[in-house]
Amino acid sequence: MSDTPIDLDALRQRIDSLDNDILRLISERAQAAQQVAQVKTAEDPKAVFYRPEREAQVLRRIMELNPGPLDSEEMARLFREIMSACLALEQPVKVAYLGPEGTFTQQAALKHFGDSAVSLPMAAIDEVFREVEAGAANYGVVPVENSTEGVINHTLDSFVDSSIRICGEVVLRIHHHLLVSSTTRQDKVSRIYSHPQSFAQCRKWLDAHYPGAERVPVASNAEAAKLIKTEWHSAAIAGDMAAKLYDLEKIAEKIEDRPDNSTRFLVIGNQDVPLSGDDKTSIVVAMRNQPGALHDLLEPFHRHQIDLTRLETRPSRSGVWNYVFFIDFKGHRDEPRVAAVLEEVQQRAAELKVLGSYPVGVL
Ligand SMILES: C=C(O[C@@H]1C=C(C(=O)O)C=C[C@H]1O)C(=O)O
Repeated sequence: MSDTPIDLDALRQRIDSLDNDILRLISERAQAAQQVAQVKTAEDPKAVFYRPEREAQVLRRIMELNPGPLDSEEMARLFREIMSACLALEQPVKVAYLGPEGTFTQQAALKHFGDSAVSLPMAAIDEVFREVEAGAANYGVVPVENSTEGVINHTLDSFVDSSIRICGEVVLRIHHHLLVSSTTRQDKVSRIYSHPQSFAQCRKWLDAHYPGAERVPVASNAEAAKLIKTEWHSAAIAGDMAAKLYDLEKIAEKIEDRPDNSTRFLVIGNQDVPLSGDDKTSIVVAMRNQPGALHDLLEPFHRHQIDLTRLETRPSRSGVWNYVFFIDFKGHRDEPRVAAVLEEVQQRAAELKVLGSYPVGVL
């Protein structure tokens, strides 16, 4: 024990010296990223600096090389922030998301782009699409499916009439908490606010713990968090971001019924993303209304051994009893196997639109 202070001093000196190295290396990295930006601008004055496929490759490489003791996700998150800061030196990325502030969608946007991105809250999914289409935001983030509650139809429908492309995906573990404010009488909670999806995801927990409380659905979890600031008998179900933003206390944590509850978000933009080495493609297809149409559509995927990761059917807005299919599958449109399948599907379909090929979510 007696030599602990000496060891501690030595360790702190070692940490200081390592920090000097880290500082120098991060600065050198930032300079290199600035040079990349210069090269890109020289080639094309309107060049897009942000490269989703390159960022995915950087993060995957870091996770592969990570020697520990930090776990790979933690390490990738640190590098995510370094890249985000490097990119912001040149051109802070503007990201529109389904707001208000404090929603899970904002959390997903920051997880994907890092904290140096400028995030712009929008009131509705179509507004996110419009903002990106108009160029007011570089990218948008919208929820598309939840592991408990299924697909978010509004997002799928928005793609049908839009020229927007999918540039990426983000999967976020969704943890809900029961939140109260400093003025709430915790033993007198008679009303709970939340988004309908969150109520659905916490239904069993609520039935067991608050069977008598009125459940009031509102437009977002963040909205719920805001509302309870003025009501002494109300609580809200929302996530960490909303709790922090509105300075609320968690009286029960992780109250979602399924521990693996997660939501998948799409990153939308105006750019086609090149191959990253581990990619997905999303398409929307309208088939002629005839027997065997779905089989005809899926058969080429089976024959070329392409993994379907999702298939959704939505009624087409152009004709009664016609359907469109949203299909996600593994692979990039520039891979020959995928290109061949798309060619065949094109021949069999009444309409085919490739919504984008993009890196499989890394973080
Ligand atoms: C540096 C580049 O540009 C941006 C910054 C990156 C980085 O800091 O590693 C990676 C991809 C781009 O978003 C690049 O294209 O390599």
